[in-house]
Amino acid sequence: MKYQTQKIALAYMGTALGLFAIQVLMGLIIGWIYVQPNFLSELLPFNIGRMLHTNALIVWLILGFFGAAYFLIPEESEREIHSPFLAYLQLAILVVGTLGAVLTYTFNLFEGNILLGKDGREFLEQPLWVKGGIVVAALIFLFNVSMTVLKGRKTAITNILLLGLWGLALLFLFAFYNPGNLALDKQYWWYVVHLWVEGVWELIMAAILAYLMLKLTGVDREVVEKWLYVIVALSLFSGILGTGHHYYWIGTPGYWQWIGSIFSSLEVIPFFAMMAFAFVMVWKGRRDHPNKAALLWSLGCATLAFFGAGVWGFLHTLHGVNFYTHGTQITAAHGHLAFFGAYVSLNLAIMSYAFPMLRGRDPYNQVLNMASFWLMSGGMVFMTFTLTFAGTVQTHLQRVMGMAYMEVQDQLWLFYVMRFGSGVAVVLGAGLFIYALAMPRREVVARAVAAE
Ligand code: HEM
Ligand code: HEM
Ligand SMILES: [Fe+2]
Repeated sequence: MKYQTQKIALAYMGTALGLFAIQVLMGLIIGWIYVQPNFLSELLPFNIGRMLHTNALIVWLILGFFGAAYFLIPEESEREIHSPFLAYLQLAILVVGTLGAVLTYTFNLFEGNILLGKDGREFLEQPLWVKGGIVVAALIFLFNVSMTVLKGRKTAITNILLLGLWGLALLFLFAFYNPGNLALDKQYWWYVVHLWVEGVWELIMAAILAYLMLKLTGVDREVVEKWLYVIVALSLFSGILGTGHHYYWIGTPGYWQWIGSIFSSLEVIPFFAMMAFAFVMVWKGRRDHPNKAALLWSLGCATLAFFGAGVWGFLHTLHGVNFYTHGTQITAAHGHLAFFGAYVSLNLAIMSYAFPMLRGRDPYNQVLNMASFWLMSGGMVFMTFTLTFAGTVQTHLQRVMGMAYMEVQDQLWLFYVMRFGSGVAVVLGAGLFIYALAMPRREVVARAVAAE
């Protein structure tokens, strides 16, 4: 670690990992409700558990991005973070907001109150005051890192990362716009939900992957930068109009069916380019970096993102197909592998790289970390398959044969049992990952004891 303020990243990444644990545990609970529908129906109804699962996911991923930024920006811009105090203040605001949201959801506080109660829109359920806190925290962050970058060395990596993070914060402002007309509400809702994961978050992903490739493979910066610009251009070219793949059935004009189908099909290309980029860098690179686990997560990220977002996204993105699959388990299959491949793995990759340095612990539990990669990724891939089969059966019975929703759900029970099983593997993998980063290596401990 070259710069003292990189330490800020530790607080962000640690908090993110705590929420990650809560997120997957909550997944397990709602996954069990699918198997045994009355489970916890009084204490923690499905809708509340689902909200905690998806919101914890989004919040920890963003905390991870902030952590990654605080870690890599000092190195890239060759100076300390402008204000460590503001960085910790920002984290405190986010933690208070998160706790507020969790308490409001769990106990269903202030129901119907516009300022204090929860907002009913998926992913954006946070009470208004929490949304306000998020904006304040984002402004503090943007000020802090932009000041650092402006005063220091400017690189393509920091420029793209900042562009992505500015985009993330500005697009979140659409969460405040909630028109009464349902079609309009949905139209703007997707500005946040789609333009995040299929727009500006891709820039963050490309920048962090580029940084990891630079460090882990020792390829020339000019080569990394050329790829980076191409990937960013491809992402924005396809992803912005690709929003149309959510406008097929919400009451928007018919031309969206064509715009959405064509441009969202093109969205596969940047994800393919990111995978090609990662493998070509490893192939061309001369450096044999000792942190193999960070490399494994980076390659896994690029590959699973291509399959989860690219292949599983394309599967249901043409309007002729989406007419049948819309809102079925096919969507859930895609949502899980896309989020896991692209953004969960990305965070775990940069954490695997940064943690040993931040904690001054090299070598660390690298083999356990790699085992956690296979356990977690294997679990998520299996889950994706079970949900895809469930979705195929569901689409046929419900949308082609016209069977009733609940009748079809009875037919899917076995798939939900298997989904739960794969979820157990994911949770064990997550626990192993956290253990591998948080605990010192056995041999190191043994040597220290022997030396006493
Ligand atoms: C990392 C990038 C991506 C992530 C994290 C992601 C995640 C998601 C999630 C969570 C949903 C469900 C939203 C909801 O209705 O609540 C969704 C829907 C959808 N995604 Fe993606 N996605 C990504 C990329 C893509 C790509 C590249 C494509 C197309 C090639 C795509 C096609 C779709 C389609 C068509 C739907 C609507 C499904 C329906 O009608 O029910 N996604 N995505
Ligand atoms: C890091 C891993 C995980 C990620 C990234 C993730 C992501 C998501 C996302 C994005 C959704 C919303 C899906 C949509 O709208 O289509 C969701 C819902 C859900 N997840 Fe996960 N999840 C993860 C782990 C788990 C685990 C371990 C389980 C346990 C079985 C699980 C069970 C569920 C269930 C039951 C739902 C609700 C689906 C529905 O409403 O039908 N998830 N998850
Ligand atoms: Fe989308």
